[in-house]
Amino acid sequence: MGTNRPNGSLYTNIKNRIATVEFGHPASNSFVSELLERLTAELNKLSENKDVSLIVLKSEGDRAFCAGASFDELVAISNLSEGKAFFSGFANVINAMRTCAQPIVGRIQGRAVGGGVGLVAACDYVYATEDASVKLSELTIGIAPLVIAPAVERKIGKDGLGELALAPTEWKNAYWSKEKGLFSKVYGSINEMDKELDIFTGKLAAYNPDALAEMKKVLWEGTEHWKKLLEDRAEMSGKLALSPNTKAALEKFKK
Ligand SMILES: CC(C)(COP(=O)([O-])OP(=O)([O-])OC[C@H]1O[C@@H](n2cnc3c(N)ncnc32)[C@H](O)[C@@H]1OP(=O)([O-])[O-])[C@@H](O)C(=O)NCCC(=O)NCCSC(=O)C[C@@](C)(O)CC(=O)[O-]
Repeated sequence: MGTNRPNGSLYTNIKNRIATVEFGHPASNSFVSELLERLTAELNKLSENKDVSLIVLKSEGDRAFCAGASFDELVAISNLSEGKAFFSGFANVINAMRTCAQPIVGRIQGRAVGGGVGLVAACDYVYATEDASVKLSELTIGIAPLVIAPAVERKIGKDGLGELALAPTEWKNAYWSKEKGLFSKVYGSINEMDKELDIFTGKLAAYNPDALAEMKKVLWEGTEHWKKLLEDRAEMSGKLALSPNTKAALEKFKK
């Protein structure tokens, strides 16, 4: 059973030097601002924890991994500063994943959309199931995947980013993501994935933590300018979210 809390849930369990961070939201694990803030704070805290070698990022349930930005919050944006603040939540999470001292392994049990694809792309290694299709739906709601674009592009290149972003109604299956480099491994079921993930993370967490931390830095070399870049993108997305197109597209989600 997933959480029914409107602001979502976030739990961390630390065992054998592996921190497993699980987020959840009743609306298909979408992100409201508060949950984005909590995830950012948690990753920043874990980054300082010398007893943690590795982070596993997962979400609740056996359906969608993440539905991206909360439509309820998107539709409520009424000015530029609210828009920038909301999308900065995604910028901050991606920057926290990028700068976090430990490698992050993603556990993707189902579909990921919009900002959810950004989170997957910001993981350092990704375990997924065959149900983990991805889609960048942003154009259909009058915005664009601007904040998450650098993370997605870093994994699958500009062409892959274009293939996703310019076909916003098209799901790409898990094998497409594997071929492009978004996923590292794909399994037929959640059980199978979890079994292999346990073995993989157990081995990884036993290696020299300093070596893992140095490798993490190397993997993200060249992204030092992302703090400002993603903040600028958050402002651009915030501006787009004010457009009549977005308001009209999201009207049906108004509660
Ligand atoms: C995720 C699946 C595949 C699950 O598909 P499913 O498992 O079949 O579930 P569902 O579609 O029945 O959804 C379950 C419930 O979650 C709700 N729901 C679903 N998504 C959201 C959402 N985002 N915000 C708020 N509510 C959402 C949905 O409306 C429904 O509510 P109910 O009818 O039960 O009351 C499907 O629900 C889906 O495709 N959702 C649309 C997700 C989407 O388009 N997200 C894009 C968000 S925009 C974004 O992230 C912008 C960003 C950050 O990238 C911008 C940038 O980078 O600059």
